[in-house]
Amino acid sequence: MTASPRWFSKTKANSTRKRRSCPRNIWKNCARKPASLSVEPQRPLALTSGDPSGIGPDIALAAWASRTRHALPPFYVLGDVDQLSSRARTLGLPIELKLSDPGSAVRDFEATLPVVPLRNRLIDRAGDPSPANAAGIIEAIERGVADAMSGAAGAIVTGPIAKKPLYDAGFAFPGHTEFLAHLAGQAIGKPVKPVMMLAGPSLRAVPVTIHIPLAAVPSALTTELIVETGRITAADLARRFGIARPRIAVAGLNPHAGEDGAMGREDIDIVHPAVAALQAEGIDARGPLPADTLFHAEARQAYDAALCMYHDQALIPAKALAFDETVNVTLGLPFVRTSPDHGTAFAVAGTGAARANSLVAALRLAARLAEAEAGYRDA
Ligand SMILES: NC(=O)C1=CN([C@@H]2O[C@H](COP(=O)(O)OP(=O)(O)OC[C@H]3O[C@@H](n4cnc5c(N)ncnc54)[C@H](O)[C@@H]3O)[C@@H](O)[C@H]2O)C=CC1
Ligand SMILES: NCC(=O)COP(=O)(O)O
Repeated sequence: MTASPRWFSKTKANSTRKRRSCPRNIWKNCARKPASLSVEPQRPLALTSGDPSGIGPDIALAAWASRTRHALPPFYVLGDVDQLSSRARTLGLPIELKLSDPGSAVRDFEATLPVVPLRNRLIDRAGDPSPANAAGIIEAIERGVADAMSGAAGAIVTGPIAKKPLYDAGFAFPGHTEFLAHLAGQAIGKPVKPVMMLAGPSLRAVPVTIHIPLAAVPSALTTELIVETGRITAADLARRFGIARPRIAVAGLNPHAGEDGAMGREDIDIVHPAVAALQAEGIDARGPLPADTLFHAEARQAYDAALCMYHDQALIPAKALAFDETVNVTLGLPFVRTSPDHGTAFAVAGTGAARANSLVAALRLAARLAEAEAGYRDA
């Protein structure tokens, strides 16, 4: 990667001190406001517009319009300028778009929304996904990763994609998380294990198994997978979130964490040995803990991240607690990736009802994590 420009640069002493001053459990309070827009030079964030039939374009436009109010770090959209202009007209947003490139985006960002064009076109059909857009949606993700890997972008922030239209077009990955790991692995020449984390104001939740049917969870769950996920979570919480010794709560799979084997043996045979292995590595892990009592306010004070055994065990509490403020972060990658926690919301695309809060949080968190990452690289 290229050396970090000044905005992301930190001396080790300086970044360590700031990390230690963060409260353990609430990243919102820990997030320093991104530097003011007048601080130059900076690396922009690469934002993919996601499925153009969804709300990705709406929230990208709305986020840019709120850039000063939210002190947003500069970003450019990897998308189609005609599609974005069309959506801006539909929404009645008088936003000037500018064809740009990552090197000019910071300068362009102040007065215009920089758009780095794709080779593939995207058509504007709000609420009506088209397989014709699949190539452009995938290209945007690939280009964002290439920019993050080359250092042209400080991080990648992805707009929501609907999985099914991409599967229909031959996309072979369950979601961004797995595709980003594949691209990262290609770039660095070795496999990359991605870990999904939903990070909100009062909860960080990590699903150990991700986009698989519920019926497949018990057989996919292994001690090794839980240990690897816990290890990556602890490492990234320390390196990027500034939590020197993260506390990891490990949820059980079964009701009451199996009730001593009476409600399933997985917690005894698989989860418990994983917790012991993490502890043996010096990681502050506890569990298996009954999942039904893991997410109330007092329980959340006792850990920095909850390791959950399947998608909905993690994402239901995260979205129930703070749907508009939670951010999807991929841990374990050689670059920073964040995303809003919500999906394409086709029903509200182009209507003006889409809220950009989660994208705003994703942009701010990406800048903060990239800054922490650069601090480590520069040290
Ligand atoms: N990061 C990503 O790319 C994600 C993609 N998805 C995909 O999105 C598609 C739709 O998924 P759903 O389960 O329907 O979830 P969804 O998050 O798109 O929508 C759930 C409900 O919340 C509303 N909603 C969501 N975000 C909103 C916002 N910013 N402002 C106002 N209302 C909002 C929607 O209108 C809908 O009523 C699926 O194909 C799924 O695969 C889902 C989650 C994340
Ligand atoms: N439910 C979360 C989700 O679908 C987002 O997944 P990803 O596309 O970020 O892997």
